[in-house]
Amino acid sequence: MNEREHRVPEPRRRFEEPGTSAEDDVLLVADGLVMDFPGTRAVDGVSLSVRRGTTFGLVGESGCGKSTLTSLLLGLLRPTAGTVRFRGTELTGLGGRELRRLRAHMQVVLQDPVGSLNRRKTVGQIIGLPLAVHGAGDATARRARVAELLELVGLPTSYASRRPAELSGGQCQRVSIARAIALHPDLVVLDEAVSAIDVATQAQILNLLRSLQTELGLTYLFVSHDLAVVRYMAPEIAVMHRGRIVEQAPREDLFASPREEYTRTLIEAIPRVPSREATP
Ligand SMILES: Nc1ncnc2c1ncn2[C@@H]1O[C@H](COP(=O)(O)OP(=O)(O)OP(=O)(O)O)[C@@H](O)[C@H]1O
Repeated sequence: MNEREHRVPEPRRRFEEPGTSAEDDVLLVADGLVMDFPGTRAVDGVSLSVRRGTTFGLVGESGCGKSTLTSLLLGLLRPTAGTVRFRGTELTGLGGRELRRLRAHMQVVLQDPVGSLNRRKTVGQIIGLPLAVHGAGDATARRARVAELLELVGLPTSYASRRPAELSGGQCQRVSIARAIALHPDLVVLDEAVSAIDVATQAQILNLLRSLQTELGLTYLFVSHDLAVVRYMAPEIAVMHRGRIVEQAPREDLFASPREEYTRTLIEAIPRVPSREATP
């Protein structure tokens, strides 16, 4: 590997320089995405765009095609039709090495907080792995970065020597988040990231994600079946049903005047208990 391949992605620009166009503002664009599996069209003509520094919410029931769409957007699946552009580069057609390099700028936090961490490794090794893979400094510099990341996600630095089994679900999810932001990604895909966590801890993790976004200028694609959680996180929400985006609107408009019957059903399904999380 040459030196360029070891390069750690630069931290993203926190603010757009004057004169940058609206196009520069768009980080991720999907156009006419289709994904067929034998006997099923899992994604059926999805187009969307995600602006830098914002949270784009994607909501839909289990089986509607969210995970397939997420895999397409991350370049993990090749679409049957359609394109994905990330940072201005079209993913389809990229070679393995180019795709891996681009993917360092897009990270994922998955649903299962404990299962998505290697139980045999320490927290320090888990968070340090992307740094080691991308040659981010020597061992001492990487240890310092791990400590910094632990602090960023609200865990004591001493947790670097613990293993996932010694942590709660919420703490494991903080470790997953620290690992995801280690390389200063532009985009973090949060795929049902709080769905397996108890409600009280969910609120803490959501608030952590929001403050990290402000601090680090991150862009989130927030995917969940839970519209209340998506409402808390995302100013722009797309509703997915049977492989299609049936409605997309700013959060306030979606709740005030949903156009689709399906969206109304999702809104009506939100429990009517007064909840702090439901107020942005
Ligand atoms: N590898 C595959 N082979 C065949 N069918 C698949 C495959 N992956 C997904 N599907 C089908 O595509 C449809 C969408 O699945 P997908 O997992 O994307 O939905 P989802 O909204 O993410 O649901 P969940 O939250 O339950 O994962 C489903 O009908 C599923 O059975």
